[in-house]
Amino acid sequence: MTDNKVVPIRPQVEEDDSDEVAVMMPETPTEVLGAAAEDVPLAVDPPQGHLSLAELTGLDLPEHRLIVPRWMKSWADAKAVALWLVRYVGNWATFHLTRAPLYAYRAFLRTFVGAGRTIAAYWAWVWDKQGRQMAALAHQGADQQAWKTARKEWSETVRRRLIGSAFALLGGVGVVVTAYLTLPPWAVALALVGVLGVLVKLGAPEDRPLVDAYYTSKPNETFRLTSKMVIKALGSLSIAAINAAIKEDPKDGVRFPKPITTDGPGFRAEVDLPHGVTAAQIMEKRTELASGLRRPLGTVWPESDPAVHAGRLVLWVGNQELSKLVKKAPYDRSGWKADCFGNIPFGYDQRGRSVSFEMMYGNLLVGSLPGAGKTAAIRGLLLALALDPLPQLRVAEHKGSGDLGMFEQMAHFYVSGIADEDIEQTRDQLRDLVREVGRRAEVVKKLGKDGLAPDMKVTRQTASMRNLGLKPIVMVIDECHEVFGHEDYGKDCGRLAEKIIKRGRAFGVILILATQRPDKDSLPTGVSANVSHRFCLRVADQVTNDMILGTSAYKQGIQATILSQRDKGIGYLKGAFDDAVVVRTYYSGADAAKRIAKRAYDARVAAGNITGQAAGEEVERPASYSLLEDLQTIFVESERVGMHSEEICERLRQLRPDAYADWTPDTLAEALPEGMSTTQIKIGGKNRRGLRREHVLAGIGPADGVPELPQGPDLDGEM
Ligand SMILES: Nc1ncnc2c1ncn2[C@@H]1O[C@H](COP(=O)(O)OP(=O)(O)OP(=O)(O)O)[C@@H](O)[C@H]1O
Repeated sequence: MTDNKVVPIRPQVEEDDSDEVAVMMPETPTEVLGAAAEDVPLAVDPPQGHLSLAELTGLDLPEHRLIVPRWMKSWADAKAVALWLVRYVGNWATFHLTRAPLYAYRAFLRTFVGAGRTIAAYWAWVWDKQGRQMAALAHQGADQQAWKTARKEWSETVRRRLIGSAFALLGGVGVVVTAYLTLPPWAVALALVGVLGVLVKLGAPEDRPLVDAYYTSKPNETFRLTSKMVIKALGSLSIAAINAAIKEDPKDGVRFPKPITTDGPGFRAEVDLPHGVTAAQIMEKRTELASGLRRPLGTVWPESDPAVHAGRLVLWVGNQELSKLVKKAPYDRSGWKADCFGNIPFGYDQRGRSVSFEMMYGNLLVGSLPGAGKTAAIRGLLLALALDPLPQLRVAEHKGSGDLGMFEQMAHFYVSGIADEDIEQTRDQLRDLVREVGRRAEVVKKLGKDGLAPDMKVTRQTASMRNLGLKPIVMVIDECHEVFGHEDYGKDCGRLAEKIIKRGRAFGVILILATQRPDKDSLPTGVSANVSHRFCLRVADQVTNDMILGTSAYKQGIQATILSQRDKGIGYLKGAFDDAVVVRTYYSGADAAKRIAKRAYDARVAAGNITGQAAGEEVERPASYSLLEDLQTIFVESERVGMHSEEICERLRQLRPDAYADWTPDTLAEALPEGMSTTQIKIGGKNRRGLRREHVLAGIGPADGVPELPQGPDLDGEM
């Protein structure tokens, strides 16, 4: 406890019923102690292993051990231990078996060395090396008498030993021959192995054992986060207010409102920064913080807790980097089923906790530098969603790599490529979706009146009623900058996508967009500003970071710029939860993805939910007509000054029955060209939304410079 920081605190045990994001403090005597006495000083630093009596009392007492090991109390733990043992022994045996020939070769050589060393030692004994040396010394001292005595003794000894050796040799040979003739072969073999074993042992170099050392892995990390480390690291960030506070009060300049605890595979420290310093300031300096802590960058994750105050820092420091933590996607398990209206698994956080979120009432924008893991991220989401047979999938992959090719078999629409006609197809789909959103708005309005659409939203219940045509539609556009930045279709696509993003989600129509070029020209601000969910993998600069994660994200410390090339699939997810979270996406390699997609396809076939292109139907290509021209036609032909939207739809239907078959006033409002919008018009005493002739002929909206006609008498008249 030498470096433990002690502050008066009242620890709170966090309550969180979600096991996905809950951060529970371990139940240690520290908590019990803290809960009992409000202002009792409490150790902030985590105990090393179990909290010992010595730590509690401050006395130098021996550590206690658990009476019953933890694995003996839990079946799951016992199973885990048994499994580990089996794996360990299996690995150990395989390791040594593969090296057995090498061991045999080493033993063979060592037998000779051992035999040589034995003979040499024996020979030295027979020739009484010591006696000879004494005789030599006496000779050097010119003491004739002593020399004579020593020499005599030496020759006597050698003579005795030679005779003894001769007898021993004879006796030895006799014993060996008798044993060979009388003992069973196994005993002879055993004796031989024993002798060889002794020779191998005697022939071994001191620093090289016969068998190689076996390690299961890198030795366990001995890292332990302490308050001293945290204070030192914070003090190295060149933040004047922190340095001043630490200087003034080295112990309490930085306060720890809760003890540092182990939290998953790492440590969690909560810190109250000095007044005026925000957690965001620390998050901005994550790299320096990691250096101050002497930890790899990928293990250091500072977060804020704005619910408490802006100066509350939650610092989590892991045992290993997130880029080394690999977890299998839950949907890669046969039998796993999705509910597209529920939480969709996306990945896992630094602590290895799974991160899933509700996709259905939101739109997602994914952005990063090339190769950081965008396609993999959306592929994972789409795989999970596809395992629910209900949603219709539309896939526009404008990289042209076929990375999302496994969805072609079940997608209502699928295109892969960057040719103009590929982009045009995507534009047509967006048009179709805008029209579909308008139609659904009417259906949901009616359902709302019947009490079937609470919150005026499509629900699983209404989406499952086939006659309503409200099945969720998920459209993915990978490399969407190819679409929005297209010379001919870009502007139109941006406008259409914005409409879908703004209105579609409540009606079960959502977009998932991925781009490696999130600049103004390639990603219209109307799109980037209105998406609800954002996932930003590694990016190069602050501007790109904020284009994807939203204005000021960088300033708030949500900085995907700090991610390195090794951090594949790791990014900040914003919008799914109150705070942005770090996520590493689930990654299924090409084969696994194909396997999962096949399962999704089979489920869809069984549910009779293969439609559109996948069912061999022709892609619906809207006829090449212009709504504006059609509107101008009906106004010119009818010579009306103004018309309500209902009448306009009716006249449009008469003009082009196929194209406008199910158009409603909402569809019309959605589909109007940019700059045009419906306005209140009084006709026949009824005040409703509609269009005025002069606006239509000019192709502009009411606010675009054409003076409003006086409201006065209604417009129910021809010109
Ligand atoms: N979650 C992940 N875990 C492990 N590796 C991943 C993960 N996500 C992506 N990768 C690796 O990164 C590589 C690139 O991923 P991906 O193709 O998704 O990147 P991208 O951002 O879409 O690239 P581009 O911009 O060129 O289209 C993948 O081939 C894979 O090896």
